[in-house]
Order: sequence, then C-alpha cells, then structure tokens
Amino acid sequence: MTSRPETPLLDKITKPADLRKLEKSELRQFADELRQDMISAVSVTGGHFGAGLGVVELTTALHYVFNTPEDRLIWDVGHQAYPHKILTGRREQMRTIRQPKGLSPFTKRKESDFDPFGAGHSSTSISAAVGMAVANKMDGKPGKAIAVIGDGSISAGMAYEAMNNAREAGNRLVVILNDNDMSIAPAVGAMSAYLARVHSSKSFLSVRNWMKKLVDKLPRTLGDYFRRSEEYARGIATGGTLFDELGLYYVGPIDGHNMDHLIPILENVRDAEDQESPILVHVVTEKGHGHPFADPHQEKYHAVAKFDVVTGEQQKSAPKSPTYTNVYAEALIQAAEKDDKIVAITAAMPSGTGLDKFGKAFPERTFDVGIAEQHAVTFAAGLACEGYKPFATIYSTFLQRAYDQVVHDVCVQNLPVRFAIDRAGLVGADGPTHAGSFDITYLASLPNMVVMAAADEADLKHMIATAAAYDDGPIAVRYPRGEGMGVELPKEGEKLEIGKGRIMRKGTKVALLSLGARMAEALKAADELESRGLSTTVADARFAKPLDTGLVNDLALGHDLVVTIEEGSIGGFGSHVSDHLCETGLMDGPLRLRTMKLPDEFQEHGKPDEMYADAGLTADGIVETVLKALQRNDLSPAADESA
Ligand SMILES: Cc1ncc(C[n+]2csc(CCOP(=O)(O)OP(=O)(O)O)c2C)c(N)n1
Ligand SMILES: CC(=O)[C@@H](O)[C@H](O)COP(=O)(O)O
Ligand SMILES: [Mg+2]
Repeated sequence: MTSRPETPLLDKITKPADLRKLEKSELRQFADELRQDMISAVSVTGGHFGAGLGVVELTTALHYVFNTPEDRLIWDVGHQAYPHKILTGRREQMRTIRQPKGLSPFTKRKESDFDPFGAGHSSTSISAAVGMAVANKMDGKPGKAIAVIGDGSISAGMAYEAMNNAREAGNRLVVILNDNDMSIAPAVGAMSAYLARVHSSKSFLSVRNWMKKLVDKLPRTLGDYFRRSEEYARGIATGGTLFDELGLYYVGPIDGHNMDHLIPILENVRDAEDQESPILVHVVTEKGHGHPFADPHQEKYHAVAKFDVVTGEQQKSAPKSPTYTNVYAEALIQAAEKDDKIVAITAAMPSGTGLDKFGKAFPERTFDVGIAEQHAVTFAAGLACEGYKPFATIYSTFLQRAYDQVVHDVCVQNLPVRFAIDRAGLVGADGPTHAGSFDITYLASLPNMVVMAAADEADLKHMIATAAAYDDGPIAVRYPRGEGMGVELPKEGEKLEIGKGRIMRKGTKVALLSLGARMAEALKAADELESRGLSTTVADARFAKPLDTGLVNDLALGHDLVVTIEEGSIGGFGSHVSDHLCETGLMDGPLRLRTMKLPDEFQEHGKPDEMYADAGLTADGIVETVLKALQRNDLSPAADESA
C-alpha cells in the first residue's frame, strides 16, 4: 500500500505567523517549496526572476526570526520580493503579478501590511528604514526596521547618505546586504570589488564565529567568561570593515542559502540588545539559485518572459521591427565611428540601453558607473568640459534621480551633454514607478535645454545624428520602450535643424500637432477625421524645446482647432504650445486648443496599449477629442465633406 503524500508545508502557511510555528528543521523543506512555487508562478507571468530565487532562504529566515509586519521589512527595489509576496498572503494572486489589475511587480504599501515601503527604484531602503526605526525610537516602540539591499543598489549615493545618518536609529535598524555579485549586469566599481575582497578574505560566519565577535563587544567580566569557552578558542578573528567605520556593526559574510547559519545568526542580531549601533549583516547569495536554467552570471535571468518549466525555454515573440534601443545603439556606433570624442555612459543598464553593443564596439569609450544616475550626469558634465561628447544614456524614470545635476551641473553651465532618454512614455508591466511620464515636463522647463522626441525609429536616427553634431549646450532625445513602427531606416541619420518640426499631411480645419511616438495614432486619427469630412493637418513637432513657433503659428492661423498630442505628463509640450498661443494673442480669437497628454495620476501597471487607450492617447481618443472640441458629435464616417 502506498502512503499518501504529505500536504506541502507551503499549503499550511498563509502568513509569517504560521511560518513561525514550524520547527527549524522544517525550514529547509519550506524554502524548497517556496522556490518551486515562485518558479511556477513566474513561468506563467514572466517577470523578475533571478533576484527572487536568490533570496528564498533569506525571505524565509527573516520572516521566521523577525516579527513582521510589526518589525518593518523593506526590500530595496522590490524586484526580489516575489517569495515575500507568496509568504505574506498573496500566493493565490501570484499569477496576476505584472498583469493589468494584478499584483504590483514591486512592493507596494497599498497591497499589503507586509510591504511597509513601496519601491521600484533602487537604494531607498536604508533611508526609509532609518526613518521608521527613528520613529519607533521616538515613540518608545520596540519594533525594528530591516532594510534588505543588494550589492548593486548599495553602490548608489543615497545608500551612503543613509548609512551616514544610521546611528540615529541605534539597534532598531538592521541592514541586510544581499551580495550576489551581480547588478542587472555584472556588478561594477570599487564597492563591488571591496565586497568581493571582504567575501574572499573571510570564511563564512558560523554561529561560533559570531559568538566570538559578540564576546569582544561584551563587558569585560562577561566577555572573559565567554572568552575562556571552547567556542571562542575556535573562532576566527574578524577585522573592521568599511561598514564598521561608518558606525554599522558588521556581521558576516554568511552563506545566504544555509538555513542552519542564517537562522541562529539572525536570531542573535534580533536579540543583540547590548549592541547600541545598527547592525549590517553581509549575506552572500547567488542570483537564480536553485533553478537549473537560471545561470547566476547571466543577466538574461534578471527578468524573464513566460517559460516552459521543464525545458526553461522562454516564450518570446519574434520582433516585427527593431527596438528603439537597438536603433539608438546602432546610430550611436555610426556617429562614434566618425567622431572619436563621442563617449557613452550608463548607470547600471548596459543591456537595457543598448550600450552593451556600443561597449563591444568601443570598450574604452563606454562607462558603466553602477546605479549612480546623479554621478553619471555630473561625470558627463565633466567630460563635456574637456571637449568630449558624452551621451548620458538613462531611462526617463531613472533620470528623475539626477534632476539637480541636470539643472545645476549641466544646464546652468550650458554644457553640451547629450541625454539619450530611453523608456520615455508608458512602459507597461513595471507600472508607475518606471513610467517615463515626466521628462518632457522636467526638461523642457529648463533654460538652455533642447528637447527632441522621436516619432519613429528613422527619426531617432536623425536625432542621434543631430545630438552628436550639436555642441552649443545640452540636448535630449526621448524614445519609447520596445519595437519601432517598422518604418524604413535611413542608412545614416541626418542632422535636423534645431527647433524645426515637419508637416506630415496637410488639411484645413483640424491640426494635430504630435510630439513623439503617438504620430502613428495621429495619422490614423486624421484618416478617420477626413472620412467624417474634417480636413486634417498632421504635424510632427520633433522639438518640445525650442518650440517651432513658426509651425505653431501657421497651424493656429490656418485651422479651427489645434490638438497637441504627447506621451508625457501635464506641464509638458502642450503647456508650451498653450503658453505660446496665449502670449502671442493667437488664443484671443476663435481658435480652439486641446492638449492631449497622460492623465494627472499614477497609472497602475498594465499593457502599454491599454494604458494609452485609458489615457485617450489613441486614434479613437484623438477623434473623440476633436469631435468634442468642435461640438460635432453628429459627424459620422460617411458625413458630407463640406461640413
Ligand atoms: C535608481 C535605479 N536605477 C536603476 C534601476 C534598475 N535596476 C533594477 S534592479 C537593478 C540591479 C540591482 O542590483 P542589486 O541591488 O545587486 O540586486 P540583485 O538584482 O542583484 O538582487 C537595477 C540596476 C533601478 N531600479 N533604480
Ligand atoms: C527592477 C528594474 O528597475 C529593472 O529590472 C526594470 O524592470 C528593467 O526594465 P526594462 O525591462 O524596461 O529594461
Ligand atoms: Mg546584486
């Protein structure tokens, strides 16, 4: 007779309180089940993969040892929080992650009490944890704040600003440094090298070693007692680290996949009441751990498409046209072949920005500065001071972090830094933290700045050629995530006249003035409007700044209605056009103006097409706006031309 298989432990655990009832000896099995569950969920949805697999044991141990959610557990970035979500009551919803109306790709306060701080951008966890720990201290509450930050994310300046201030939090603050020797790409820079040295110069900390280190901190009499013990005699010497110098009590390195080490050491950290300073626990893990196909050293497992759990094969649909990112890389390589002053900078996103390709062509002229957008921009400014032509290639959303550097270091000094802004507009599954909604608004408001937006991939090539040739000050070109429109690409980009748009088709009644990649929708809308008897001009502004005032005036004078269209927030291109028309008095007459833009709210993650439809930024939405503005809802596609 065969015995019935036992119910998996995971099925009995719906929250961390259930987990804490398990025997320590059961935690290994639990972690294995948790890993399998995460793999199964991501195989259905796709999403961030390697980082979550690497912290399965750590997630289990942290929730087992600490009293979450009263103890605040903060995951930096939040892309590794999939096992945390499964363990904190969201297991049933895991197959909705990153899907419209589904679970968020990152941690989110609204989603769970176990997510005390929302994220998506990196390197915020220690600051938030210091804030929470200090609040607890001031309120006399016992709770701890635990920040889990990766070796990549700890390279950002913000993490050091937080550590510099961490003593305020005392022992209520615990920092877990999750060191897997990878960012999205292989980790770079001196901090990464330092961590590797710490890791290789010390053997993994066992409970016995930990005891020795703790004993050194104890009052003399108590310490002497322990020092005589055999445990102490067998312990290894642990030296000071950079973190000790910064005032965090360093513990580690610890094998982050060994539950027998993790649990007792974290228990000691939790109970180290004599320890007055914050504690930093250095945990060494492997990205993609425990999955047969997720090679920890290959960044392609950072995030994956849906895949077959048996073969590991990912379901990627064949691209119809080249991505904007690839067109950018190709255009920049072409420009750099002719101009040896062109250099390129990425902040930890070489493959995402296409600079991995540029790096292959020009290794000496490519700089990955790590997650350090602020430094990337001022570094570019320094290069520009010395006659180089830096392309600071940064996603729209991450450039937000370097705004003061853009203003103070670049624009005020009018330095010719080129900003290649990838992922401009909505990005879809990564949601509001990653949407590139604001760059037109925040860049076009700056004196000296030139802001271009590509309507399609061919125009992107022209804009890169334009940026390469432009040496009079800062210049930015924005382009969306994903594939281009499928238009024919010129062999080489041509330099555009700064501040000049173009007419795509000519009409007399309605003018659609598009900036950027909604052009295809504007053209479709024009067809539809023509079929309803409304003669429609479509213009491509190309530049948000300087505004092509000649073009705007012509459109205003020659049409009843001007509609601006952009993939950006309020305060952007439409506001500049509106300002101009008001200031010149062109709005004082019968002209009507409508500005189509993203809604003034953070749109939840979803599919970009649906999100643009929700925002009204589709052909249908444009037609609707026009008919409403002209109060001509009576016009049907077959209506009279003379209307
Ligand atoms: C400010 C900012 N810049 C860039 C990114 C893109 N990004 C997301 S995860 C990641 C790598 C983080 O590496 P690490 O902290 O070591 O975590 P791991 O993925 O290795 O677990 C990067 C660069 C980001 N989220 N935020
Ligand atoms: C978590 C994070 O910030 C990145 O992993 C991001 O999700 C990458 O986005 P792309 O897929 O658009 O490169
Ligand atoms: Mg890492």
